[in-house]
Amino acid sequence: MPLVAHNALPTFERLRRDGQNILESDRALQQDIRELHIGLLNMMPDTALTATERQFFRLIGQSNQIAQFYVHPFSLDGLQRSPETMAYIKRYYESFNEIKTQGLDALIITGANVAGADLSQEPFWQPLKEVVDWATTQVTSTVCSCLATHAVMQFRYNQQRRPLGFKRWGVYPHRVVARYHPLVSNVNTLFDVPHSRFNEITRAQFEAVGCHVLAESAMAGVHLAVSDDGLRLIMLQGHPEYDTISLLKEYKREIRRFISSDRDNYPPFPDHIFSVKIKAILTEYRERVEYCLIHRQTPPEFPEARIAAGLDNTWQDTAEGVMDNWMGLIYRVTHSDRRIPFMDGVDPLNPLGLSFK
Ligand SMILES: CC(C)(COP(=O)(O)OP(=O)(O)OC[C@H]1O[C@@H](n2cnc3c(N)ncnc32)[C@H](O)[C@@H]1OP(=O)(O)O)[C@@H](O)C(=O)NCCC(=O)NCCSC(=O)CCC(=O)O
Ligand SMILES: N[C@@H](CCO)C(=O)O
Repeated sequence: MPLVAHNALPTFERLRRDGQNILESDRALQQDIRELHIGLLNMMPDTALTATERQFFRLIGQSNQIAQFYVHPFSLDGLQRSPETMAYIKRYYESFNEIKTQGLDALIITGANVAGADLSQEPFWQPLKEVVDWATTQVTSTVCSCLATHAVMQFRYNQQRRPLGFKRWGVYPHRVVARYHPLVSNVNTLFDVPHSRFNEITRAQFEAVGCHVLAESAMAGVHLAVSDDGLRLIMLQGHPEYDTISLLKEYKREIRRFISSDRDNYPPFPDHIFSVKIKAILTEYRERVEYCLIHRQTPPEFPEARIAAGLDNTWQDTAEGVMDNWMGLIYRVTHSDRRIPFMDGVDPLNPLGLSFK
């Protein structure tokens, strides 16, 4: 929630220059107070569908304890789904048509698990494009996560993601590199974010099409970039929404795939999540698995609970801070009618009135 500059205290002007969200008192008096409506386009595979729902609902809900948020989940045709998941979506999710009719203030598009190299050959490509085309004219701001960022960079900006040749997998330190931007101006300048991907879009690719990089990692590359207008598209390559145990679940899945011969080699550790003690437990577990496979015995159960108890979460506070900033910025410029993206007087080409540095 913004500070109201209710008198001439110079601190207000100084804070504003530092990127703080400050409302003039006459503007505060006439602000139309209402709830915010956020769409969640969930493209995650069945196994991660409800976990992803929980992660984004939690991030939104914990970002601000005063504002009221309505989150509207929906999905797309063309994603591989079991009959059970299809029934779940039919029962609990809304349709894109309902969402379009009611309007949204904000939209979050999750990542997805995709095997093919060329995204434009995926069956969800056209429906996703339709959602993004609608959102970029009708929704105040859209967050794209991971694969959604790659897809949007391809169909809106003609920038293809590139295979890394390995999996960028773990929790990495990032720095805020655009401290003028109110999305990141007040969060820790150094913070962690999990990554889990085989592909990347580089800083040079974002900048070549006028996007602004706000946070990046020396090891993991760009995490957070925004479209040239500063707000319309927020593009993430990391997963700030991940649970403490999400990468552990992925690691366990890869071991499962190794045991069932769906992958050739035993998976490496994800970077920077396991302590020395946990690595020792996991190394011993690996030796037992390999022994069992050689001797045609059933491998032992993965010691998940024991490992999970020793994991730390070093990214959630900053993720909530950025989410709170996003909600506040949207609130400031969105129209009181949620079908209209901007209030009168807001410039859609630079809705936050930023002077980009
Ligand atoms: C790793 C798995 C397979 C784990 O799922 P499983 O069903 O096997 O889990 P499980 O061990 O049987 O445990 C089930 C319990 O764990 C919960 N659970 C499942 N996945 C979870 C997760 N990721 N984080 C937190 N909790 C999770 C379930 O809700 C359930 O809880 P309850 O029992 O309490 O209900 C899944 O999470 C998954 O598919 N993750 C992959 C996500 C993904 O594909 N990301 C790609 C996006 S990255 C991208 O966009 C690609 C870009 C690129 O390629 O470059
Ligand atoms: N942007 C509106 C709030 C949403 O209705 C205002 O500042 O009055």
